[in-house]
Amino acid sequence: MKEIRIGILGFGTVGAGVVEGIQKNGALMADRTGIMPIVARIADLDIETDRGITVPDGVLTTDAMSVIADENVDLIVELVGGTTVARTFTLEALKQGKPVITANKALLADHGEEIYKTARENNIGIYYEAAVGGGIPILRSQRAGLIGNQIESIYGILNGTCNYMLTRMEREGLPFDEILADAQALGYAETPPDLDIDGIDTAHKAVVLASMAYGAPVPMDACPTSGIRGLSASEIVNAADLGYCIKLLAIIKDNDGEVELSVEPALVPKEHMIASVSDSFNAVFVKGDIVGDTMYYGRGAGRLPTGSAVIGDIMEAASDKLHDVGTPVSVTMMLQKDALTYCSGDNIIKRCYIRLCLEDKPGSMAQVMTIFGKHNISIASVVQKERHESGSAPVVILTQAAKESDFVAAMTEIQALDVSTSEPIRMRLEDFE
Ligand SMILES: NC(=O)C1=CN([C@@H]2O[C@H](COP(=O)(O)OP(=O)(O)OC[C@H]3O[C@@H](n4cnc5c(N)ncnc54)[C@H](O)[C@@H]3O)[C@@H](O)[C@H]2O)C=CC1
Ligand SMILES: N[C@@H](CC=O)C(=O)O
Ligand code: NA
Repeated sequence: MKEIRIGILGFGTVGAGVVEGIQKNGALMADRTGIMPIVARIADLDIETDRGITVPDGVLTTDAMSVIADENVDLIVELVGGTTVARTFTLEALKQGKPVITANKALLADHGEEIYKTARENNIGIYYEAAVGGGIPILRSQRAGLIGNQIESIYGILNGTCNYMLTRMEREGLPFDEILADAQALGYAETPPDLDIDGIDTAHKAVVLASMAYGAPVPMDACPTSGIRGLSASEIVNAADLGYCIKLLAIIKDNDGEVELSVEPALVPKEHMIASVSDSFNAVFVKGDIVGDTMYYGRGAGRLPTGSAVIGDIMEAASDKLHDVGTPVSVTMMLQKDALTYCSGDNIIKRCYIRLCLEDKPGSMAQVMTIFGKHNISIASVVQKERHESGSAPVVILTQAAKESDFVAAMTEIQALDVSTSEPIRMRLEDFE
């Protein structure tokens, strides 16, 4: 039986989940692979807090660098989070020839190119399954099971916190802040949770998925991002009345060689499988040119689900190291090209949900419709709600597919109309066709 001696940096939610998982199933992993995982060292700035599991004396330290340098540690698991010390620890471990496993999507999104290149230069691996979709083996599916496919599109619910919050807002109509506090207590949310609710965490994951799908580092500014902050209960009710629910989606598509990439709240049909993905669950739909449609579903956050993905990477890294694989596919796939080209407003075609507030008087709607017509936007349905005491009435419009640039121009003109009494709301309507 071979042994792999693991150094863990960060003994928080995920770090403790990894140790718990190895304590529970380490012998099973050894039976299956012939490699026994041993947690040799754990570094955390706080080694006093009870993490709910016991580790042998001498394993814990506050000094992460000493764990990286320890010659009895074969590989490093980076679970401190953030992009400063995590970057330093990761690069240092790679330079010392130690494979790195990380769950840190922010680190990969901001410094991925430097990290993958350092791994390649040192002929070593970096593994990051937990960074996207938590416990779902989505990256392993992409780089193994789907390796023979051109990726046509990926749609993902990638943030457990937002999906949990949207689910409870829809089901229980509870206030945003109260539900966010619950998501934090359950260990789903980032620190600070703004990363979740402003869509940035989803964008971190989307750029990692897009890099792997299309073979080059993707900068964060290539991913227009909006989150669920400020999403009102009335939008959720309006969507439900029309047969839709609202999900925070990552959208990644190949549009004739250009990559369409965004993170945005979108209306999805209630009968589509993605609408039934609730609570902290994540789901990823991948369409390949050979395989067709595939779907992956599971827990996107939390101690043990995320720990499961990290453990999977530990065992793969151990096997690669013992078999002297060198630079693995998880590195080479991200560095096939220098850069990608991205779609702009003229070649992004989509449907939209639009909610306006119009003065309830003759001609208001006609002015709006004239603007849509002028910008080649065809209307699928219009519902005017009861007018408010103020004399204006909410109007909910679903459009047919049109160019993003035409939507932008039309919305600017509509907002400037005298009859438009508050800022219009516009969201993507995604019917996956
Ligand atoms: N919590 C979750 O469900 C998921 C988290 N992740 C990612 O996993 C990583 C870890 O997340 P959590 O475990 O939730 O965070 P956490 O905040 O619970 O744990 C981080 C731990 O690192 C320690 N730490 C910070 N700086 C350190 C340093 N310089 N040296 C040693 N220890 C240090 C902290 O004291 C803390 O105990 C993050 O990158 C996060 O984005 C990824 C998927 C899911
Ligand atoms: N904060 C993230 C944690 C997992 O990546 C989430 O809510 O999904
Ligand atoms: Na994953």
